[in-house]
Amino acid sequence: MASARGSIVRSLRLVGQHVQKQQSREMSSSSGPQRKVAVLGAAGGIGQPLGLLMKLNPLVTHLSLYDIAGTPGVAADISHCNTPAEVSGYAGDADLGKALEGADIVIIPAGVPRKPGMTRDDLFKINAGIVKSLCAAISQHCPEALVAMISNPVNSTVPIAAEVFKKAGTYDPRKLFGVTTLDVVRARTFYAAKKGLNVRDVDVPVVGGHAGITILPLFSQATPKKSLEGEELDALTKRTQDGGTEVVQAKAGKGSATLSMAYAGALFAEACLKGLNGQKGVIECTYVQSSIIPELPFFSSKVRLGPNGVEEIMGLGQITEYESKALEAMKSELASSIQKGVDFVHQS
Ligand SMILES: NC(=O)C1=CN([C@@H]2O[C@H](COP(=O)(O)OP(=O)(O)OC[C@H]3O[C@@H](n4cnc5c(N)ncnc54)[C@H](O)[C@@H]3O)[C@@H](O)[C@H]2O)C=CC1
Ligand SMILES: O=C([O-])CC(=O)C(=O)O
Repeated sequence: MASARGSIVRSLRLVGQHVQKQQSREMSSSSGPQRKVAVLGAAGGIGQPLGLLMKLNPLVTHLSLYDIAGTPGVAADISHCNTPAEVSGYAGDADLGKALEGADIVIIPAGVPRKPGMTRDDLFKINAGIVKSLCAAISQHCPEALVAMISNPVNSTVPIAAEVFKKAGTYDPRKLFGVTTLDVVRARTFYAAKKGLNVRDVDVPVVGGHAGITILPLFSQATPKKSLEGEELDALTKRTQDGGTEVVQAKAGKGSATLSMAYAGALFAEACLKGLNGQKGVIECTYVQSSIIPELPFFSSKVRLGPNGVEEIMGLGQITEYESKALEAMKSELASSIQKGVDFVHQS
């Protein structure tokens, strides 16, 4: 009895803490800047949980959910959550302009996902056209927005976006990002589990691109630092590179990572919002126009985010011989994926 009462008291205390946190979040949201976040592909496997997570984010004041169909239902559903962000749903081409108007950040998880046996590049045929038309609309309706690209193959869809923006005269390389946060999320999770660390304390930079060997976790720079070498290092590197395929196979034809991607996308969008709002010291790994590897015009590395998007692209730091070899090995694949994206815009 006494212990039952104790647990009820503990539960009530937790509810009280939750309400207090919610109130302080609402206060910070009503006193902070107005921020509109648009999600394109919002009725999909990633789009729905990502929309929900953005609705819970106190830095978001307006959430705009766009898809070719199904978004009014998703928006109605999410809008009932008692957090301050206003929610609107838009479906179909005719509504795309309204969905984008005034957006500070546009997150794009629109497009088809992989099935077992496919590579991310196999999605190019369909997703390249989708991304191209959405980016044309962005240059028309919210040319100043930060654009966070989730649609695969990210190694090519980001160069596609850049070329579309260049053609429209709206390209600002500081504002275009390939979302590679899921690679970081996975590297942190796998490293923490292997080394018996609290995952909340762990960080692992991941550089390169977002497909197979182009994903390079820099475990030599992981914190807290633990020894990792030989077969153990190989296995953890490979598991991070193949994390997407692990989920595709487990889902057995029902798509690819959606929930962990929504989580990762929400982390990245929050970092962008903090940067926009002038918070200092916001650093994320992301795939951006970069000159740190001269032959790779787009490359993921740590970048510092600020009010205009990318404020600083950080170098690779000290890398090991193992990592340097892996970097060499990815170069030709990443360079040709980038070129494929560029060519698509100029040839279509
Ligand atoms: N960057 C990353 O780390 C990750 C990327 N992805 C990629 O994200 C993309 C989406 O994956 P899921 O959400 O699982 O797919 P999904 O098929 O569940 O959802 C995609 C949504 O996009 C919508 N869509 C299609 N054409 C559109 C257009 N022109 N405008 C607006 N919306 C449009 C569809 O109606 C659908 O609701 C895939 O390309 C997938 O490979 C997935 C996981 C991780
Ligand atoms: O593997 C896929 O197709 C989806 C993806 O990009 C990931 O989960 O990292």
